[in-house]
Amino acid sequence: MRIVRDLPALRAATETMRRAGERVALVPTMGALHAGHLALVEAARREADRVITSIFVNPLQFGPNEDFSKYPRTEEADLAALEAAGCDIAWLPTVEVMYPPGAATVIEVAGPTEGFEGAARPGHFRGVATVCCKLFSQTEADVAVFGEKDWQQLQVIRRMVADLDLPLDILGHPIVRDADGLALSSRNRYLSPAERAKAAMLPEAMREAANAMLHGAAIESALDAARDGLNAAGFDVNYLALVEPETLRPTDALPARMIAAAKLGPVRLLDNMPVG
Ligand SMILES: Nc1ncnc2c1ncn2[C@@H]1O[C@H](COP(=O)(O)OP(=O)(O)OP(=O)(O)O)[C@@H](O)[C@H]1O
Ligand SMILES: CC(C)(CO)[C@@H](O)C(=O)[O-]
Ligand code: BAL
Repeated sequence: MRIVRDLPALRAATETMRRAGERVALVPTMGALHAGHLALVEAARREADRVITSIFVNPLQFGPNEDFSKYPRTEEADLAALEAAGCDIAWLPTVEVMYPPGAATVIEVAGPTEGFEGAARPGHFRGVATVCCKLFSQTEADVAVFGEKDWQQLQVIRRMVADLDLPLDILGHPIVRDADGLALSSRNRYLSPAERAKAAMLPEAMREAANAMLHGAAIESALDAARDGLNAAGFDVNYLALVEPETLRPTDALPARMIAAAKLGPVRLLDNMPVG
């Protein structure tokens, strides 16, 4: 595996692949890799001849009071895991490489950015869309793989790629969960043992609400019951909603996607699942 930290070296490495007619897949990450990320790398390997994984903690997608400086950084372990997973290129730009002095262009996606993560984290999707557009351009990937754990993010990326006619496919990968059902996430490491034991109540409550809806319960009362149960158990539910899967518009028609964010201790847990 090649470890690349500057753009000319990345261009040289990808040009060799392209001249050989190889299909290239990109897996964008912020590092602190876990089995969820490695499943994306494996899916990328099945999709393409070569896999590039980027590790970049993107300052543009963090709000001023968010955890940019505290975000877990585990480069050595990440590189070993990527090598073992069969990644060909680890792309690790610095902030200066990604945003050289004078950088003045951002990508603003409307539609699926509205509400939910977009409301909770103003400017977040501007940062995500901008860095992903740059990563697609830097790597000239034929396909990029994203996890469904960040459901709204996946829809924002699909919208941007369609709207800007970007020449790559976007592949979504199902959520990888721990044995108790909690979605794997780099920030889960900040849960105390007691919080970690409780965290799987989020997907459990969502699944119960989904089952109730499928058995005819009114959508709002099923969502209210899940919200109330989680709040009573010590979660702080930010949103728990039923939305059209691609537009993220609230809906009460099935099939739909249930999406949720809830704070537990220091961690904001995200989850989502199909209903119907
Ligand atoms: N449990 C998971 N299952 C599937 N994909 C995942 C999972 N966790 C993260 N991903 C995907 O990995 C990619 C990189 O995500 P990121 O580096 O932010 O990891 P993360 O674990 O989501 O960290 P965070 O704590 O920031 O939420 C994204 O496409 C994300 O959706
Ligand atoms: C897609 C991404 C790597 C862009 O920084 C990030 O938002 C993430 O890790 O999901
Ligand atoms: N997984 C989304 C990246 C972030 O939390 O900023």
